[in-house]
Amino acid sequence: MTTVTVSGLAKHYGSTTALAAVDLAIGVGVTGLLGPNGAGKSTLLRCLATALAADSGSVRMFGLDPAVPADRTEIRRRIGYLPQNPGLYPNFTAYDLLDYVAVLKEITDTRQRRAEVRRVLAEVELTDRAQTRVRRLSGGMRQRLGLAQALLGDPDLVILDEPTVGLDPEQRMLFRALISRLGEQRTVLLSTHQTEDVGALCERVVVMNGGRVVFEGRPRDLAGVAEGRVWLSAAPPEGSAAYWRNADGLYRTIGDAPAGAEAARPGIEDGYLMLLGRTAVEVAR
Ligand SMILES: Nc1ncnc2c1ncn2[C@@H]1O[C@H](COP(=O)(O)OP(=O)(O)OP(=O)(O)O)[C@@H](O)[C@H]1O
Repeated sequence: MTTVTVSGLAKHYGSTTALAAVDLAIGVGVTGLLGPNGAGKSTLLRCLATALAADSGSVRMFGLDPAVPADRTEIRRRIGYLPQNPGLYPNFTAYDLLDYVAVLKEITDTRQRRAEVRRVLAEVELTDRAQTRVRRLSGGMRQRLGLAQALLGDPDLVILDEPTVGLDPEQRMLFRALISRLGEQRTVLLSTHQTEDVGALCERVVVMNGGRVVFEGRPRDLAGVAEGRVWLSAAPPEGSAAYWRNADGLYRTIGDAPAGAEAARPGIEDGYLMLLGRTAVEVAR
């Protein structure tokens, strides 16, 4: 079932085009948004979180239109949003911060609010830090607190802007487990620079570049973009800039086959790099 439909969405900041006519349909499950710096990911997520109005185009969420004030209020009741820089008040304790956000989310019954704050603290494994002030939490713990506030009120759509940034491997595992659980029944849209996150978590992947969607499909189809274009060779390939030496001491090249190279199975990252390379060439033409 489609939760979010985006049609011809455009957003400019002065002469910068952040979104250039984005079309997208997102349904229940976890969708990953990949793209280089400045691709427009945060701008798109902010538009969907109703934190930013686009210049043109339309969005429908749960069949509602965020441009209509009454619909916007209803949408806000049904979404959770973790911005890129959540700006958590440093002097609040983790508990008080969540309690405050829960009030903003209209959970007015005190007992219900207490239970909900405790629930999300437990979800992100911060129960034992409930009374710690935000400024005393580690970066990863703050990120978990940011996720916790997005989960308050059990939203139908969870929008996460780079949720795994700055997490150690253990915390990343915790996030992955949590996000994949969420995605069983809800729509989760997350941006990331980690292609491993996409492979591990996402049923769908959207790649953006230059304010446009340049790929939409399954992670394995993104890997497939580089099918027959990834090579391993014992010697550095001549004339190719796109190679690196892997842990086995072999040279991995993306593009044309170097002399004496063997074909390698492409991964998501290979497909992503191919796609951006190809797009860059198309844009340059
Ligand atoms: N508030 C703003 N004022 C002016 N320009 C902006 C603003 N926000 C974003 N931009 C510009 O819009 C473009 C898209 O930025 P956006 O933050 O959406 O990209 P992104 O894909 O999220 O990048 P990153 O991966 O670096 O977070 C960039 O060129 C950026 O410099």
